Order: sequence, then C-alpha cells, then structure tokens
Amino acid sequence: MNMPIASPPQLPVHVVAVGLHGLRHLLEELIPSVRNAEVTLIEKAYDEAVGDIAALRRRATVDAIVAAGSNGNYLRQRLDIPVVLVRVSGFDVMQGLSAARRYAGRIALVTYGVVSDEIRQFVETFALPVELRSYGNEDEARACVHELKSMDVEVVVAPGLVVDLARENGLTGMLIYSQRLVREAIEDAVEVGRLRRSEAAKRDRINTILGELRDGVVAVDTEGRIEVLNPAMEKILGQPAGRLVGRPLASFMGDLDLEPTLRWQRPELERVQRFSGRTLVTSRVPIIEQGRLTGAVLTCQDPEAIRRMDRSLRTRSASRMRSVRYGLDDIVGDSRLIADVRARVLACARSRATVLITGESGTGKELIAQSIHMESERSSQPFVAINCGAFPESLLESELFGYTEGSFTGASRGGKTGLFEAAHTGTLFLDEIGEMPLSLQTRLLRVLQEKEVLRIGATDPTPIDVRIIAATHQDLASQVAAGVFRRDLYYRLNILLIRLAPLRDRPEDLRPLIQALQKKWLEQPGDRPQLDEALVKALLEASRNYAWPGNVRELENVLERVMVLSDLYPAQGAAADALKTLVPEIFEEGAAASGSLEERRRAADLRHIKQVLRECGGNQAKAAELLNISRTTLWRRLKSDGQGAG
Ligand SMILES: Nc1ncnc2c1ncn2[C@@H]1O[C@H](COP(=O)(O)OP(=O)(O)OP(=O)(O)O)[C@@H](O)[C@H]1O
Repeated sequence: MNMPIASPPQLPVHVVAVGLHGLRHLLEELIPSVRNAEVTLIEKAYDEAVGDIAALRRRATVDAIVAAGSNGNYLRQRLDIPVVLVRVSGFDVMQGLSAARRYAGRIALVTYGVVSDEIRQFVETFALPVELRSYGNEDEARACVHELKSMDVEVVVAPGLVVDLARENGLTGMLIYSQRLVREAIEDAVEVGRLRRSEAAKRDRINTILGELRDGVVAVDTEGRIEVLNPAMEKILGQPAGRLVGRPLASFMGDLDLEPTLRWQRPELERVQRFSGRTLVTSRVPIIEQGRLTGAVLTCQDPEAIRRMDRSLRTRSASRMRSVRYGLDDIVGDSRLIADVRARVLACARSRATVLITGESGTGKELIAQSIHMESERSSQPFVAINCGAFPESLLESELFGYTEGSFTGASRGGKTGLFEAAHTGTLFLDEIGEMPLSLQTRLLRVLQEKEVLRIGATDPTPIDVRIIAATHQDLASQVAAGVFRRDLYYRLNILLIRLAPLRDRPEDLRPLIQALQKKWLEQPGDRPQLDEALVKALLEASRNYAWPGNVRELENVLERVMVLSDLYPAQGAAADALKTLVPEIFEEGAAASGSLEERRRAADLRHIKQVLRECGGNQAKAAELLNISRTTLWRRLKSDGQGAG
C-alpha cells in the first residue's frame, strides 16, 4: 500500500513557514511563541521554495505549510502537503489603509488574485482615494508597480512581493498582512498538521491490520477505482499495489469486480470463485458511511486456509472439550458380560496401570474409560480424550506432545501445551490407538517408560503423572503381526484388558438398554410419549435376526427414531408393520446374524452404507463424506451388492 508512514505520534507537529521580506519579518517575530509545534522558516519563493521543502522532507516529516499570496498559491499547486494561506480581511486592509493615509501622496491597494468584493465595497463606502489593483504572477506584479509609479502613486499597501517591487521603484511599500492574520495562519497550519498526523496514524494502524490479514482485501471508491489493497491481495492479483491503486478494479479483475455490489448496495458473502487458476472464497460488502455509499470491499479467502483453521478448531474441540459425563451407574445391561465389565472397571479404577479397551464401534469404549476415571482416585483431576484416528500425523504429534515457541513455522507464540501435559495428574484416553502412526507409537512408548514428555523443539523433558487408557476397535494382535503396530507398545498397553462384546452377543442387554434410553428420553423437557410396549416387543423380536453393527450407538439412534415417529403410526395390532416403516434396515434381507464373522461384518457395513445413503436422499458424494470413505469405495461396495453407481 503506498501510503506515507506517519511519524511516531509523540513527535511535535512540524510546520514550514515560507515568506520573503516583510512577511518573513512577521513570521520571525511570531515563530518563537508557537506552542506544540516546530516551525521551520524558509526564505524563498516559488521553485526555490519547492526545492528547499523537498530537501527538508527527505530528512524530516513536514505536516503543513504556511505561505501567502501568489507564492502560497504556487506551492499549493505543486506540493502534496496542505498549504495554509495567510488571509487578507477587510478589517486588516482598513488598518493598512489608515496607516497609509499618514503619508501625504496617493495610495494604491494591490492584492493577489482578484480584489475581493469586501475590499471594493469598503473602499467605495468610505469614498477612499485608493487605486485598487490585483496581480496573478510576478510579471503582472512588476507591470502593476510600474503603472502605479507612472500614476504618481506614492504608497502601496500590498503582499510582500509587491511591497519589495514598490520599494525598488522608490515608492513606499506597506505589507497588507497583519500580525493577527499571520498568527492565525500559523495556528491553523499547526492544527491541520496535527489532524493530518492523527489521520496518518489511523491509516497506518489500518494498514498494519490489513497487512497482517491472511485474507486478500481490496477497497474501491464509488466509481469502482481501487483505493487500497493489502499484501495478500497483491499476491492474489500478482501485481504491486503501486500499479493498482487508482485503477478500476473491473478492468483487470473481471469476475472479481465490485460493480454489482456498488449498484445494488447489498453484501454478498462466501461465494466460491475461480481466479487465475485458483479457487477463492469471496465476500463483497458495500461501504455505507452515515447512510451514504462511499465504496465497497472485496475479501478473498484461500479455502485451504479455512480448512486448516477448521481442522485446528476441531482439534481443540475434539480433544480438550470432551467432559466426563459417565460413571459406573451409566453402564447398563443385565448380561453376564456386562457384569464382568463392571467388575473390571472397579478393579482397573483401583490400579494405576495402563488399560486397553477393545470392542466394535459403539460398544461403549469411551463410556468405560470415563467410568474407570470417575471411580479412580483421579476423579477430580482432568480427563482428556483424543481420537488418534482423526488427525494427520504432524497435527496428532503436536496435539499430544505440544511444542515450544518457534519450533516450526506457524508455531504459536508461547508454544503449546500437549495433551499429556494437560492430563497431568489425571487420565488420558487415547481412542483409536490402532490408527496411531508408527513414529508416534515410538514416542508414546518412551513417554510410558520414562514418565516424561518432550515438547517438539524442546531439549528438557517435562515429568508427568498420567494414567493412560487406550481403546481400539481393531485387532491389535494381528496389527502387530502385520508390522503396523509396535509389539513392545502393545504389551505395554495391554496390561489390564477390557473386552466389550458386540450387542448381538448379549441380547439380554437389549431390554434394559431400551428402558434406560427411554427413561433418559422421558426426562428431557417437553411432552414425550411413552413407547408403546407392542413396539418394544416387536423391536426385540426383530433384533433376534439383526446384527446391530453399530451396537449400542445404533440402538440409541434407532430408538430415538422410533420414539420421535411412533405417534405417527398407530401401533395397535400392527406394531411389526409400524416398525418396518420406521426402521426398515433391521428387517432387510441379509441383516440376519449368520455366516462367517467377515461376511457378517461386510453385510453390516453395507446396511450401514445404505442407511446413510437413504438419509442423504441418495446423494452418494454426501454419503461418502459422512461415512468418511471415498466415493470410489462407496461405489465399489454398492456395486458388490449389485447396485452400481447410478
Ligand atoms: N453398556 C452401556 N450402557 C449404556 N450406554 C451405553 C453402553 N454402551 C454404550 N453406550 C452408549 O452408546 C454410545 C456409544 O458409546 P461410546 O461412544 O462409549 O462407544 P465407543 O465404543 O467409544 O464408540 P466408537 O468406537 O465408535 O467411538 C454412547 O452414547 C454410550 O453412552
């Protein structure tokens, strides 16, 4: 952005006063009494003054200029700093003339530019014997003085230049400017300089902010011409600001222009656009100042940056924010298997050793981990959970171990506390441990052995006291055999083992789970219908042939659907039919729990895929995204079932 850098605000305002001869004397008299500003006097005129001011500006900031007459006007046209002109008022002219009348001869009043009406009227009203003249440049001033001399004028009241010329020609010259007007002009210049400086400081602030923004920002005036753009936008446009400011945005940005925004004065947010080979998320907003349109702003975001930010927010919420909600009492089930789990939870809670929980998705692994924590002596300490499968390797590493300030590009100031440290004195739940990359497995093993963590970039390890509970739906032993999981880590984790059986292997738990879920449902605010016993019976009946691939989580979902929708389907005598309409998936062919484990799993997967596909209204792309599998995989699975991609 090509804006001047303001001097630091603590420096006093710097004003340059330009004047020769008579005006110079007045300025010299007044300058010592100026407060809160530094004033430099330049005894030059026209081009010479311009040159001196330029030289001065190379060394120091000049905030404003005071000058008078034709010289003042000349400077105004050539400099980009405000030039305050010494005014000429009727009152001061009157004083000048009355002083001139003390001289015997004829009097002339010469002003720069046209003679003002105020002065003309004043002279006429008092029938003063005064010649009125004006001049626009030095030659005219010279000609004017010669004419006055030939007319036998003796006293000339005029600006400095003419006063000098008059004296050179043997006339009496009296300066038209009064001390009062010159003082006022200096004061005005100081004020203008001060305002200008605070404006510049504000602009610098905005520029700094814009410079820091990773999004590209460009603002245009009401004509669509570029007023300002930030470095990120320069990059997007591939041209420096110096070449762009003042040019119409539409002339080279085509699709990115702001003309419709200026025309309709309506914001348009988050549009995805292509611009010179890259995808951008653009937003356009009109600038309305005090009810008037003054321009518009375009911001361009890089979708990759948005994704990165989203990921880091997710990291935060996926790890730290999970609060402990469950205890032993929340583990529901009448089966012997669940009774065994409860006993193991209590035993684990009394120990400090690492626990490994295995079980299919939705069997309650996190519920068990939280229960162990809540029953242990660490219950009032932090419970920190992270899903190791949800992050790319580098992010998982920095989440777990933290890093020191400046350890890599993009590292936050002050570094970052890792989850091991965050869980100090408490419990760290490592969900989906089977997904942890080998390199991190090695680091994890070291933490377990040494009981200390080393932040990325650090040299000194931090001692920690953390209880580790790991969980997986995978068969870690076969992962060890396949070489993707470290054997030593497996042994280290597998000290206390809790195996959670799939729901289909413990049908006795279905009824108590349904009851517990219904109780929770009824406790929620609002008018909630009781679940019809006939429907429950029909559900239990249908479950006998259903594998519940999503286990308790799936049961929760199915039940919620039934409870929400059951009112719509009068159940009397037709509970099974109603259920078929509400949860068709559990009646589907192939849903039966038969065949090999692998076949059952595949059938269960397929049912799940189909259900998600139904929920997405048949949109395969969306279903693939929800299922976290590629579209090709989705397509292949459906195809294997005889349903090609359609
Ligand atoms: N025995 C149980 N009693 C009561 N609720 C249960 C039980 N088992 C699981 N749940 C409930 O089922 C849901 C899924 O449980 P949880 O998230 O602990 O499963 P998970 O095995 O960790 O799943 P995933 O591996 O998919 O993350 C939770 O709402 C949990 O409360």
